[in-house]
Amino acid sequence: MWANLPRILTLVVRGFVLTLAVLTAVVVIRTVTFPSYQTSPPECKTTDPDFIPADEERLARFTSAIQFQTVSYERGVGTPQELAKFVRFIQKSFPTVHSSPMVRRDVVGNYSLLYRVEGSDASLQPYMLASHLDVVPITEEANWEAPPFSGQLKDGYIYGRGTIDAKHSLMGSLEALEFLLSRRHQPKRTLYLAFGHDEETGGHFGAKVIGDVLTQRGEKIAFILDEGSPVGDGLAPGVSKLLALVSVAEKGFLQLRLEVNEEGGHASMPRSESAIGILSKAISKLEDNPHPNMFGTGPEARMMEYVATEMTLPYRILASNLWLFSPLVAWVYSRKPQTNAFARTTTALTRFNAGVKDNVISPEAVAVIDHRIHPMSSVEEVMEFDRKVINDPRVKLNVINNRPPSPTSPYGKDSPTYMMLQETIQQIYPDALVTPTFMVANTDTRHYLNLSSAIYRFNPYVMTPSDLPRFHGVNERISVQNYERVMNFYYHLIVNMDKPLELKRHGHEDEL
Ligand SMILES: CCCCCCCCCCCCCCCCCC(=O)N[C@@H](Cc1ccccc1)C(=O)O
Ligand SMILES: [Zn+2]
Ligand SMILES: [Zn+2]
Repeated sequence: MWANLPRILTLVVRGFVLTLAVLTAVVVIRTVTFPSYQTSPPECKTTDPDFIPADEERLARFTSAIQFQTVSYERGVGTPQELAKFVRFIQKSFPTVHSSPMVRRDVVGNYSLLYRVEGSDASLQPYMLASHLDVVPITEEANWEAPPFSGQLKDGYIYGRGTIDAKHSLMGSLEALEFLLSRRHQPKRTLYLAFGHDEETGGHFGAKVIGDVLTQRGEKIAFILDEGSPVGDGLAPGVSKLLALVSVAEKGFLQLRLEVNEEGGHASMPRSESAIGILSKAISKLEDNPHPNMFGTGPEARMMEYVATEMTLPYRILASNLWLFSPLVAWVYSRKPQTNAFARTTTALTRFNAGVKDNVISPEAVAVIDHRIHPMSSVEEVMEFDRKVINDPRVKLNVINNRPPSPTSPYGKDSPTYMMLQETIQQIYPDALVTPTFMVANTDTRHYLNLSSAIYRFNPYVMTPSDLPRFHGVNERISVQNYERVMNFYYHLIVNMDKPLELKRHGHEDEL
């Protein structure tokens, strides 16, 4: 046996070196032969006479839109008077849209707006552009560089609540339609504009009712575009070009109220555990035990494939060889909040309330957890995981609200609507890569799921990592250049939707 040891060791080392050589060869071959999913951009049209400039008049309209304080606070608790004023402002600001015989406008659920622009070809299925009228409240007014409801123009940026979420797309799509109709252009394909008034609190009285109205009309929609992921500048690791993130799916969510009820009493005679202590332990267990990293099991893996050939070198090798490096990429993604959100179901502690007085032991402690569920997980799985982690029957888990992850809309060369969207993005951003992805937050589209199987979520403006906290945060703003891109994106989209949408498969073409 001992005499054979050198021989055995040599064989083991040889086997190891051979395996390493084969793996390296496979990795190199896959890296250099990995297919490109990017298509060359169509001719850029931003210089043609159809260009919509962000001139003084349009910027003034946008500024005014920001000044309406259309805040949604809680489900069913909003700002009805501001909404009513904003609706009147919209009517006055887009006279051609509101007087055109081609346009029917319905006010739905008191404040939400549903426009139908009649196309000349009734055989074509309509499509829909969606946004919302409401905004989230302000928390730290003092820290804003310009007042949050001023719409002030400062150093090339328009400041205020709603500038990126989502009055830009509401006003931008109306500007595009006004521009188009004032040129006496009738679209071929019927177009809906749908603007809910309570998206920020779940859309139960706005988008939900719009969805119901369209369902009752028996409407089937070829394609829906709502607010969503942006054109990232430095957002994705290893991608130095602009990356247009088209969300073809959306995470689910589960909002839980955690409650502990224990005996309260005088602070001079505390028991060993209190309601506050028990709940704090449960919460810290949840923060210390994140949901499993699922990177590579859902649409996020396709996102890597779409950009693999365009990535900087170490990332290019990793992305072309997810079969081997998936765990390493999963780890890289888990290190930053904005990428971690793509890797797993997230856990956010959003409320924590207990106690009424300094010398009273509170008998009750309550917390709210907001989970965003990875597309490959489910509401039940998340609930089960939390129960196991908390492992304490004194902590009651009550569901406030939940939604499963959305279905995935078609994408890639087999999907004419996705390709049309990609082409439109490239008209505005000729150098950008375009990739399917999923939304880490939620949109009104959850109320439109039975209207269309092609639902996309995309914001046609550029965002850097430092812009992300502006969503629902302090100093929300949009650059004038980005607002101009938004208007022109919608304009090109409406024009492009009049071209035939052909499904080129199996040697025949189907018109949608
Ligand atoms: C690998 C690439 C990394 C790139 C990172 C890119 C991150 C981009 C994130 C952009 C997020 C933009 C979100 C915009 C829309 C937000 C809409 C919204 O706030 N919706 C509410 C809806 C809601 C849900 C549940 C109850 C009430 C309301 C939300 O909280 O999701
Ligand atoms: Zn929004
Ligand atoms: Zn929002």
